[in-house]
Amino acid sequence: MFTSKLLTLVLVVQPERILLGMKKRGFGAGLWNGFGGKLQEGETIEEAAKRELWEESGLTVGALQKIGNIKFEFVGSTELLDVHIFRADEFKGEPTESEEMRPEWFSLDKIPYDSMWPDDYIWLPLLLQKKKFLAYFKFEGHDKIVDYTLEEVEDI
Ligand SMILES: NNC(=O)c1cnc2ccc(F)cc2c1N
Repeated sequence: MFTSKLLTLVLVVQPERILLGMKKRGFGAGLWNGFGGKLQEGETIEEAAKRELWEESGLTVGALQKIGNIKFEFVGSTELLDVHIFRADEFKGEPTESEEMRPEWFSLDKIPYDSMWPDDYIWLPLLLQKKKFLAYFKFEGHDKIVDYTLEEVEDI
């Protein structure tokens, strides 16, 4: 019997570069991540995504494109993470370090996959091509994918 936790993840992408955040503490610390987190009471998923992006990077966005949904299972846990993934092409503000994250731009041919969650290598190229996808990843610990499914879809 699984419970699921709704989470958001935002990747800010421009024609030549992507903004990632070095997680400074907590879950995923030491890895380059997208920006996101949990929903607060009364928030829509999109409102939560925009709030978490602002809190973690200092950027505000008008529009978000819903680009993917990934369900993560961790061996030994009965809680599925249900991650709603968004792409932002435009933003206002300057990337600013927060308590949680140190944001940095990476050129698209130098994405630091070796210091990211291993699933990124599988789905991030689809996000960069603006392809929509549904996926499931089963992790053992934080660095071993023991099973996954991925399908491109027309609509999320
Ligand atoms: N840019 N990718 C992420 O930020 C990312 C990728 N995969 C994950 C897998 C499990 C998890 F709990 C978090 C992430 C995650 N933040």
